[in-house]
Amino acid sequence: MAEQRGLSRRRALLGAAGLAGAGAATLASCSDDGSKPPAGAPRDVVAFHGPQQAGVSTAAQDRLAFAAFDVSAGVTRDELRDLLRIWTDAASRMAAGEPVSDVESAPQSPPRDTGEALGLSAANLTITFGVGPSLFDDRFGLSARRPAALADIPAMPRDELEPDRGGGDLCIQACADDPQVAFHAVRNLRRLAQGTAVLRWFQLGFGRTSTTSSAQQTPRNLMGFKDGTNNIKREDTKSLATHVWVGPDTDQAWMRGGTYVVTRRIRMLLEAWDRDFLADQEDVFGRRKDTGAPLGAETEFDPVPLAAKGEDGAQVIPADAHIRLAAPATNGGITLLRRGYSYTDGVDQQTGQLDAGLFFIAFQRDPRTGFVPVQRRLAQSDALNEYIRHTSSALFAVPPGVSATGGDYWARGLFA
Ligand SMILES: C=CC1=C(C)c2cc3[nH]c(cc4nc(cc5[nH]c(cc1n2)c(C)c5CCC(=O)O)C(CCC(=O)O)=C4C)c(C)c3C=C
Ligand SMILES: [Fe+2]
Repeated sequence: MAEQRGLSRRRALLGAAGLAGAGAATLASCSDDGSKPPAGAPRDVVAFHGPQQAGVSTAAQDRLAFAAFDVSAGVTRDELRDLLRIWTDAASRMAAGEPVSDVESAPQSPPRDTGEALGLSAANLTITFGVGPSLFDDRFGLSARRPAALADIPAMPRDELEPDRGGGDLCIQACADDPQVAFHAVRNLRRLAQGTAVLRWFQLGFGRTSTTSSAQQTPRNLMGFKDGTNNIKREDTKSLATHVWVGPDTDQAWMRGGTYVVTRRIRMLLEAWDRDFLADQEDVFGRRKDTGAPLGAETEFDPVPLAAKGEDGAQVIPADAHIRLAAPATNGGITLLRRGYSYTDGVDQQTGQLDAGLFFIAFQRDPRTGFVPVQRRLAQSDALNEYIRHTSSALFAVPPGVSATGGDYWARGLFA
């Protein structure tokens, strides 16, 4: 079928009624952490609308589908804005557990929703949207709107980045407790973008590697260690305000209340790791493998005894241990909200080894004073470096949340 470009085609995919905005009333009564909806609210639904986008400080779900898009050549600023309106409407519907359109499909045209999530619950789906530095070139007249914080992540020592897996004009992070629900969200947004934006890269993740709520148990990463212990929790609104949400001091008002996300695909050299002795593995992280307790402490959430020394006078937490080099206490207070996922993309055909690791995701109010200095330090001397390779990098500005009223849409302020 010849591809028709532009809004009229996407309106046809959605159906006119599908543009009306979904489930706002239902969602308005719903808790935004996906764990304790008020009585009578639909189960497994995380509120889409609100001052901040869901999928940042809301409870981390089990599955990830993360996609980056490039806007197609010749697309105008108005067409880009139309896409964001349509995406926002479709995302709000899917987050409510509804199909992308409530218009019945006609037998002689493609179904309006691809269908694989029909009958499934919303599975706490969150869909989070961001814009990359490349969107602010000369194509859309947005260059004066680029926040200083949206500066490309500089090259780091040891980087082995694959350009096709990084960067992008736009991003969609879909997280859910059902992989099919997360996949369905990205697939349908990609479909609605036909003629306006193309997929640049796509990463699936399984198994969260963080906790973002104190109600959650700490999960384990593919190296077998508890991951996410010392993360910002959503209950700690003071830390979120200080370290994650963009404040009034921003140079771009449209980003106030938003945040910035850095993604890194970090491959783990699991065959080498699995041959390493337990004591060495624990020295690499500075924590016990079984309990997650810091070395020199008793239980997982004990304070990390960075100053402790053994009888031999050596530091109990080694100088090159990951948690020493990443800790806010040794980085001038820099604190990230980590929300990453384990991934596997099968076998590396060149080596026959597993292509698996951590799809690292971190939110912060300014990457120049967040991820960048911490990663620079880790890249220089982290003991973990022997067992990992950074293979992709991307940065996106995540605008504030969308209001349920007034025809609001993702990044509306960017076009004001
Ligand atoms: C630039 C930031 C970070 C990268 C990149 C990173 C990669 C990475 N981390 C683990 C596993 C663990 N990380 C842990 C703690 C931890 N990591 C970072 C930052 C980066 N990690 C921070 C800020 C912290 C918290 C430090 C602290 O305050 O104590 C832990 C310990 C448990 C925890 O607190 O979460 C583990 C385990 C891997 C496997 C990895 C790359 C593949
Ligand atoms: Fe880490």
